[in-house]
Amino acid sequence: MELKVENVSITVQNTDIIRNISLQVKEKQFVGLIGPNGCGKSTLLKSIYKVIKPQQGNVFLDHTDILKSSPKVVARHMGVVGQFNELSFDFTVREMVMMGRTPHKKLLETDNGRDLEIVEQALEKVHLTGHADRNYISLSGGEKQRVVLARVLAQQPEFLILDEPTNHLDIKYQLQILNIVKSLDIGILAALHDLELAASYCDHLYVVKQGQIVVHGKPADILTREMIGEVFEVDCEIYQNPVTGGLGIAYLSTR
Ligand SMILES: Nc1ncnc2c1ncn2[C@@H]1O[C@H](COP(=O)(O)OP(=O)(O)OP(=O)(O)O)[C@@H](O)[C@H]1O
Repeated sequence: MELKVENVSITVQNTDIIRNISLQVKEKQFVGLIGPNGCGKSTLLKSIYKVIKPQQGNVFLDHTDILKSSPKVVARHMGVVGQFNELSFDFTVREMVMMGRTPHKKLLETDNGRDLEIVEQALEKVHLTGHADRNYISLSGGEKQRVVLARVLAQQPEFLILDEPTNHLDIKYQLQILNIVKSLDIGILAALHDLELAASYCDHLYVVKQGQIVVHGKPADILTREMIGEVFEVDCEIYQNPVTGGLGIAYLSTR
């Protein structure tokens, strides 16, 4: 599925947070949204997954007008891994992951064998089978993040929104979560802080500063010393990693 965001503007409490942003995620593309703290990445993503209503603009997922569709219709196509995963009610890990099946069910329809199978597979994929009967709120931050990913996998989405999906995760699970979502081979729009990881996983990057896209393109074309200096206020050198051949960033000093 293809995502098109057209001229979206968001004002919160008389402050312009997002200013006329347009972007596109083509079929099966992994697109990253990068930018400093507070530049508006989460706010933009929230407008795409319907938590915030933009004052202006359109969001289309193929031909579905996201802003005019019900949350349930959107959830049949779009999965979301957000930044904060706190819950005030306690559920077991398995119950949490089963919630991913809800958009595909009719009112009061019970879970069937197929749903259980999908849930078990999702738990296995994130290495949490052994935690299935634990209470969600007893888990560590990283384990919670993986439960949320398993819930999204159980949802079987055709498009994914990720807001800092590797928050709380140690390096093994950072790589694992990115590998899992990449292997789904669906369109992904992800806010990421780690620029080297963004370079190695994303097909295309949009750079956000003060609510606007300042540049976009292939990671190797836009992750330059000049851009990082200007947008992130950090001096650095870009090099080719001699081991991986990928893009490396040596951070030197803050401005
Ligand atoms: N409900 C709100 N009321 C007032 N200001 C808000 C509200 N929500 C967001 N903001 C402000 O909007 C700006 C953008 O916030 P947002 O969370 O979108 O940034 P971000 O790029 O995701 O940041 P980070 O990298 O720190 O997660 C911030 O200055 C934030 O304080």
